[in-house]
Amino acid sequence: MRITVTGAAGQIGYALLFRIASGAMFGPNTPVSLRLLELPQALAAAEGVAMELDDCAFPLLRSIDITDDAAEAFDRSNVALLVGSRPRTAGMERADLLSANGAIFAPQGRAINDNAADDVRVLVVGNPANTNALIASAHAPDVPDARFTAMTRLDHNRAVARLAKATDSAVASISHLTIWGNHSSTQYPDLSHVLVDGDSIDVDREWLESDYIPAVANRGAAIIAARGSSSAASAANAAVDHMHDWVLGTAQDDWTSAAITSDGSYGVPAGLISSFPVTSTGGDWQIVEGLDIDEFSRARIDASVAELGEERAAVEALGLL
Ligand SMILES: NC(=O)C1=CN([C@@H]2O[C@H](COP(=O)(O)OP(=O)(O)OC[C@H]3O[C@@H](n4cnc5c(N)ncnc54)[C@H](O)[C@@H]3O)[C@@H](O)[C@H]2O)C=CC1
Ligand SMILES: O=C([O-])CC(=O)C(=O)O
Repeated sequence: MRITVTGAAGQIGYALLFRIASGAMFGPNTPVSLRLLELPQALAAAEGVAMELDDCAFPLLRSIDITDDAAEAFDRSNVALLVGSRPRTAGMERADLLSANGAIFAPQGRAINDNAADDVRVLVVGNPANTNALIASAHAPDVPDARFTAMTRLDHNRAVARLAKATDSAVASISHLTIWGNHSSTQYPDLSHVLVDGDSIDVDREWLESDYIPAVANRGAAIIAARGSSSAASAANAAVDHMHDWVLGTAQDDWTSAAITSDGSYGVPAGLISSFPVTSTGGDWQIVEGLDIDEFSRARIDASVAELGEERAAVEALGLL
């Protein structure tokens, strides 16, 4: 498996590369070759990470290549993990952020289009993840839209863990939870179909609205406040989970959450990259269809999807689509 990681010398890269090389992403029987794409000024740091990877003597790790050239980095890639991005800094307007990221994700989309393997699967982690994925996909016309995804698995895992605590149950006993919409504070963690140990639960509306939903949606900010920098190990873990389930399949009798290109399901405009309840079989994500969406959920989904629509309009206006 040829795996390209962008932003490889960053915080998430440092947590992610060792998990991939150890076999956590694709299992103990799949050798991996890593390609690290970095900015010129971070190539030396990437070399240092590669030295440490060597020093782990991972049996599955076949090679490590480091480059600042996207065409080289995505050459015959089966998996592209787009982590490096331009974070929002104080005083930056959304248009500035989207434009700075357009300058990263448009060329990377083209480089994937022109160089990656036919089966390439792309996960965008760098924020704003959904819209960065949309930009990359738009610049890769020969790669099916279904191969471009954005990460909401960290939100999903956060939501599962918080519900497990709230219900005093084991993480493994929670199933059928969904993150809808954008990987932003408008995301909607939906408990309406959740089962705990196979049983549906009564959810207190006041707790849901004033505690649970805001806590999950703002967990990234809480981690930044506590740690002084953003979630890295948990983000890397979520990327491992996302790619593992996409390629090897989701657990039976459950679903997970991933941001994938909408086919119009659940009233999400076709073409937006939005989080849905999904399963994966045969290496393809499928949206779980036919769930009842009550009025409360409808309003929350619509609000997050409206934000995605605004981001799409903004990048269209910037000529990035
Ligand atoms: N979707 C999600 O759930 C989450 C997303 N994130 C996002 O992930 C991104 C990365 O986070 P960290 O690793 O903590 O940031 P970081 O700042 O530690 O590392 C980013 C790395 O990307 C590199 N980079 C920037 N532009 C690049 C380009 N054009 N090509 C290649 N490399 C490039 C930088 O040199 C840097 O080494 C951020 O946008 C962050 O907001 C973080 C946590 C969760
Ligand atoms: O909030 C941030 O900047 C990082 C992020 O995406 C998260 O932790 O969910």
